[in-house]
Amino acid sequence: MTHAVSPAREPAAASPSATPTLYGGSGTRRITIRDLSLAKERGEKWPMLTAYDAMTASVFDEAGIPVILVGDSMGNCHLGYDTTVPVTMDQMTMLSAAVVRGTSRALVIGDMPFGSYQEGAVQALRSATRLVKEAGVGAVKLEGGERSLAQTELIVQAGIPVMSHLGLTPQSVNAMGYRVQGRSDEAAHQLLRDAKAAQDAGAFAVVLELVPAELAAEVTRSLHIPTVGIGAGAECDAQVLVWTDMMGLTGGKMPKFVKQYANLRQTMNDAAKAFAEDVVGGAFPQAEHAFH
Ligand SMILES: Nc1nc(=O)c2c([nH]1)NC[C@@H]1CN(c3ccc(C(=O)N[C@@H](CCC(=O)O)C(=O)O)cc3)CN21
Ligand SMILES: CC(C)C(=O)C(=O)O
Repeated sequence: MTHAVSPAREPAAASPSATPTLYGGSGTRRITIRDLSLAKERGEKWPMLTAYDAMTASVFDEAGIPVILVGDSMGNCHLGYDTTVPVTMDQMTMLSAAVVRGTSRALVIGDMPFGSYQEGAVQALRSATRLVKEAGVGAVKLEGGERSLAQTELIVQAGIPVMSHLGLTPQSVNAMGYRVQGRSDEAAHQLLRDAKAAQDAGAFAVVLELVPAELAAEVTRSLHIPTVGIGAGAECDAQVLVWTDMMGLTGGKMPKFVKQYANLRQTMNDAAKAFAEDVVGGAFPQAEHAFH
């Protein structure tokens, strides 16, 4: 093994003043769930993005995004399906492996696709184990609090970190649609019970999707593990967006919670047309692009 960092720098890295921050820190080793836990203690917020391929993941890793989710939103955003429901373990394993290969610092979380854990704890552990062994992910995510309690417990006991996903759970789209969750008193209490159940089962973090901001804030205050919001207001410990949405690549009407940071769809359309016009008009290739 070769060490890029000289031994003289190691004591400094261990001193309190050099506490690594999740975003903007200088560390180069992989982020761990312990780093996320310490960030909550410090009150430090962190960003998470999805990725479905090695190149995109390497861009986010280089930009310092500490946590990358290989979401089953790959169904919509990478594979052309209408929902996340058709996504398979083979697809999830292949694209998670690509994201792991494209990164060196980010914690990579592999989503458990619909049908890969609903049968019970043993099936869930088998699926999670496959994502760890074949793709090399550092953690997995699954939907449901109380209803996925046995699955979460067994996977965590096996030594695989679990992120729980509550509120709008897209794998249940056929039962619940894409509506804001937890609006009634009863639903709000259920969400709090689900969050506590996930924490008690050993989950290291909880995604809160499409939940009223006040309720997400209450969940965030009542848990010692971090909450990751998407359409859940500003009080969550972390925020996640689907990368093709926030980069303006997805196209179509965006959910209200999306902020667009780029317009890749326009950029790529312009570039494709410029290339086409050059080819049709004979402006590409020039001599410098050819071999003689
Ligand atoms: N491209 C993409 N982005 C996502 O965020 C995403 C996916 N795909 N696929 C899986 C789920 C599905 N998601 C969705 C899909 C639609 C809405 C939506 O239309 N929401 C309405 C709110 C409706 C209400 O008020 O109850 C909105 O206007 O935001 C929200 C989340 C989030 N996830
Ligand atoms: C939106 C995030 C949380 C997700 O579950 C996904 O990308 O599949």
